[in-house]
Amino acid sequence: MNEVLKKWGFPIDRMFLAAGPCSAESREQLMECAGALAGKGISFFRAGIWKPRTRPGSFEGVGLKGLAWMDEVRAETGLKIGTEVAEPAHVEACLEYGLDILWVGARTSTNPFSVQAIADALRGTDIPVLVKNPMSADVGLWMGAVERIANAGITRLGVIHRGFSSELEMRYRNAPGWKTPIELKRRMPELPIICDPSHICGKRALIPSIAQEALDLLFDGLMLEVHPDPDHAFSDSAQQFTPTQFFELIEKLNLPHEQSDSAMFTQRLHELREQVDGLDSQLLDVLSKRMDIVRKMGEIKTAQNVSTFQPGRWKEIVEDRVRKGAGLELSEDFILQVMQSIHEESIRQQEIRRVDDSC
Ligand SMILES: C=C(O[C@@H]1C=C(C(=O)O)C=C[C@H]1O)C(=O)O
Repeated sequence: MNEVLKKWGFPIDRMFLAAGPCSAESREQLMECAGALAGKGISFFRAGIWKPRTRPGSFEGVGLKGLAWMDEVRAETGLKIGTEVAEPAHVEACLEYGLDILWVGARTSTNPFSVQAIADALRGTDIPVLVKNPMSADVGLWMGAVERIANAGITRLGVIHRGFSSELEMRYRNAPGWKTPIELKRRMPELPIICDPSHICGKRALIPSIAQEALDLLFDGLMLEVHPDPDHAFSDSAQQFTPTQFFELIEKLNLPHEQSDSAMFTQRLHELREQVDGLDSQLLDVLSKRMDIVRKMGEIKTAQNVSTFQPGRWKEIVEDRVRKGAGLELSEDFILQVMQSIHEESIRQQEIRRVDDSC
């Protein structure tokens, strides 16, 4: 668990935990949900007040009156309260009601102008802010949003991973794309990072394994949508848990340690890592030799004015490597990704010196 996050002044039981309905719908709905969550180690109670929707016509949130209900929730239950802000007016309203924490949604963090406007509205306050990843897996854009908020003087700053928009038909509502939050963690190791499995999954049944995977990847906590009556929720009904289901899940989740004291484990891990280091050196050697050959092909292609890309050969390679990979317990997805990366670099290597860069 991130040491910085522990000092934010929020309740933390086993992990940093945000829970509550997707949307504030009525005073009663919020009270019922918060009543079921209060006193059980929740870091803050979440509810959407303004809902950015993909298409017009769906429920867009209750607006300002929802903030008054949230304020009542806090007074009645002692829970800290947080919501999503998408524009300066939202920030101002939330500051007026003294919300305990805010987050910037994925659609907003995609647009630097919007993030900057929010950052300007936050200037001079010390409210904690969480920045959701932008819609696409763009680590630079995500960092930029964090930096804009940090430059406004916000010190209690973290991020939420909620998956990435994808055109492809897939199991998840938003692709988990773990490599992007992992890369963010490498570039900004101190930054608290929590995962929002509800939005990644879109369906209740998929949430437990994604929540566990997030903890196994050392996320500092989770944000989960909880509704007293999910089937009748105004938004995102398929991904919300009842409070009972939510607590059952939290109980079930395992929190791994980053390290172990066991000398035997440490020794064995060390030996295995040495083997990996050796194999990675071989991989790099092989890749370097492959690129040498590819560059030679580039030269003879240029001399004959033959195209760099050879669709027939590429198709043959993909089919062959996927088939060979299957016999080596390497998944089709993995082989495709590896071969696509290699192919892209081969093309780039062959394109060098193909045009006169001086023009
Ligand atoms: C290396 C070549 O150029 C390109 C790169 C390929 C590769 O990296 O294996 C395959 C086909 C071409 O699209 C080639 O023509 O063989």
